[in-house]
Amino acid sequence: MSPVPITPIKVGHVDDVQELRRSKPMKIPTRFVRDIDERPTLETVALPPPCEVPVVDLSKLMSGTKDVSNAEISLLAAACQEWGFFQVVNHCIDLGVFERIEEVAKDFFMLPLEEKQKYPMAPGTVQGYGQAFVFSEDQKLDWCNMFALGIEPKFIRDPKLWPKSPPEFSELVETYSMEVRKLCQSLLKYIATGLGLRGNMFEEMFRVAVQAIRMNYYPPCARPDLVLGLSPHSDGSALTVLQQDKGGSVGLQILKDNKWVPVQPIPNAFVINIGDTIEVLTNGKYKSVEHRVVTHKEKDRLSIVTFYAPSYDVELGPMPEFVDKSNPCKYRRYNHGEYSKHYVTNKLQGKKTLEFAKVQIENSS
Ligand SMILES: O=C(O)CCC(=O)C(=O)O
Ligand SMILES: [Fe+2]
Repeated sequence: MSPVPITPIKVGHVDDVQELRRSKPMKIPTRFVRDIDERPTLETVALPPPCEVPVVDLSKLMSGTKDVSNAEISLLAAACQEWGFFQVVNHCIDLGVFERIEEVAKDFFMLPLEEKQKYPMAPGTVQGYGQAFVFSEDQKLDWCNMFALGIEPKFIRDPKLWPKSPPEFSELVETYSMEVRKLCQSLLKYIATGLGLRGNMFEEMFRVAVQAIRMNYYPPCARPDLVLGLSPHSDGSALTVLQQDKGGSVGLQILKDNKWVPVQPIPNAFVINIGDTIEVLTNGKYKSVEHRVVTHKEKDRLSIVTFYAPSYDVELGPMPEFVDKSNPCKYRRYNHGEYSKHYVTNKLQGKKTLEFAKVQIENSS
């Protein structure tokens, strides 16, 4: 979510999805209609068990009893390696804050369009209200309205984009983000331990971590079989923390063994996923898994997503602990700020963005 210097780009007219829904067009506008091979399958896929994203209990990770915390660290490590996704329960975040951020985010999206447009996301940028990752006139659009803000470090903030309405919005984002930052730091400590690294390895390496928040609102869609709420992608972060709204549709799907698997919301839990940074640092031992969002005929959906990543000036590459003869180095070294800029200036397209860092592995035989 780096503030990116923008050369003018032509994105054409990008409909506001809530307004579009309100106007009830006879047909879904073609810019939202996916090519046949991209259209979602909406029936639930039957996978052999275990077919649910693993659940990690933070209170067990933090337990003073060594056996309990070690067992949970092993579970977390397996979740990261086999799924790249897990849900966290008993996460210590004040439930009042957890519930209020959801209400206030919904209140924001329900404001009149003119009010939301006071905080416009300029084409090619990723902060404010609008649709991110649109770079051309012929690109398919997602059935989603977004509102995003840079949070930390302070220099990435654009104060003009912090809403005055609803009145408690900005203060709540601040409180919520502080709590989620602590959660990220804590999870990274246990992830490092599970990898056999020093607990504070990632925190030290990341320096003043970059944090951003994005709220995604997916209105119901008359033809969920034709559109996507959010295009398939992996996250450019180290870790992503996602809150799904109570009562919203089951929309998030992750690509597991080449099948799209829905993530069933658990009340008061966060969904966590490994981002591209951890994939690179672990030389692919933990993968940033591709995910997407599908829409629903009657139900809307809200997600509140925090991206936690290294400082822009950090240089990244596979850590020596994960590189050997049988695991040759899969990624080059690069500056994270450059990767971040690359990520936000390209459309979401599966794991294509990470090709930026991939090295061709020579067949040594
Ligand atoms: O809305 C969701 O569940 C997914 C959002 C997401 O993947 C993202 O914002 O990167
Ligand atoms: Fe994502």
